[in-house]
Amino acid sequence: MCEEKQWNSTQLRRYDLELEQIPRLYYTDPKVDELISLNKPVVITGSNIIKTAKANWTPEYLEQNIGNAGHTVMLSKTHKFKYFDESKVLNKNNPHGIEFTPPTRKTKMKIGEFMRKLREWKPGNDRLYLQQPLNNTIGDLLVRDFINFDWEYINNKQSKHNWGPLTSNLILISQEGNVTPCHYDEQQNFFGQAYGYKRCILFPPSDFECLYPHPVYHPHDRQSMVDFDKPDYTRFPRFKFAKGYETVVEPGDVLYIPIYWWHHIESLMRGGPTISVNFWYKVGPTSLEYPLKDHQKVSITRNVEKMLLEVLQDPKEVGPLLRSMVLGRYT
Ligand SMILES: CC1(C)c2ccccc2-c2ccc(C[C@@H](CC(=O)O)C(=O)C(=O)O)cc21
Ligand SMILES: [Zn+2]
Repeated sequence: MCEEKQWNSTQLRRYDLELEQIPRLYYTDPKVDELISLNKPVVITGSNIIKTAKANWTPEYLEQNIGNAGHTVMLSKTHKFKYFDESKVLNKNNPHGIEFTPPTRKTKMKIGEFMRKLREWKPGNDRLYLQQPLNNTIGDLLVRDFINFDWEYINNKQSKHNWGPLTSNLILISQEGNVTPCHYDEQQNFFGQAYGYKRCILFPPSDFECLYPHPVYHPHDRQSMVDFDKPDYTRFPRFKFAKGYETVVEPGDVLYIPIYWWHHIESLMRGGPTISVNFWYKVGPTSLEYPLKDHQKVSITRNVEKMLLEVLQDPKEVGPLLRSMVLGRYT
């Protein structure tokens, strides 16, 4: 039967990007393993991976069952929640840190206060984004739901594709319209959508040259410098060649976000709050087989930048040295 779509394209933000669709495959389809083994994104549909979350996790249920410990809530003056690494910001005990104005603020909130602030939100108020690691502070019903995920399926994928250990599951409660700007993570990710709809735009690691990541020592390490809402084509001319893939995940879907793949994720505008739960896997040390994979090249550039910072000490000297090495010689 054809389910009527629960959203429409006016709820998606508009970007100057050419986007192909990420394949949506039934979880028993052998092509799922084919794509995962190629480190390519795929939406796994119809599975029981997060069936209990799809069935139970509404904002009201989480308000009742997420626990009373208080949670990390990011606050932002805009719809964008650009991650930054606090340890790389200049502060009294970090003389090599970077002068930096954080675009978001971290605070602690009880779930009741968070939900109230969502309900009472007005334009001009800070936007909110709650994140809660699945740990021993969450309520028993959530623990039961988590235990009843389809771990046989999940663990089978983890071992078949030689992923490392599961490092964490993050529960995310986002306000409608929030955007997590384009970045990559150094972990494999099963991104489960439990409630509401999220639009995901992904780019392969080979689009490195088109997405202009901040320097590794910058607090916005791993994040793209390009503002998708207003791209600066003078500073970032190759952004127009980025080739993205997109999908809108719905409750029960699990999107495989391959390690080092760029992803921009937005909660649909006027779609109400969204709830996601991700599964991050560290990968073991991979031997370098030739020809190198694209993500391995990204990892090499990271090592070069880290090594240069280590020997030069001052971040401001890394650019000039790289330029003197490359310009006129490798160009
Ligand atoms: C933006 C936010 C709340 C944040 C702020 C400060 C520190 C960490 C994080 C963090 C980490 C993961 C996500 C989930 C997801 C993006 C999305 O679903 O919005 C994603 O990128 C992934 O699963 O890899 C979201 C966030
Ligand atoms: Zn991410």
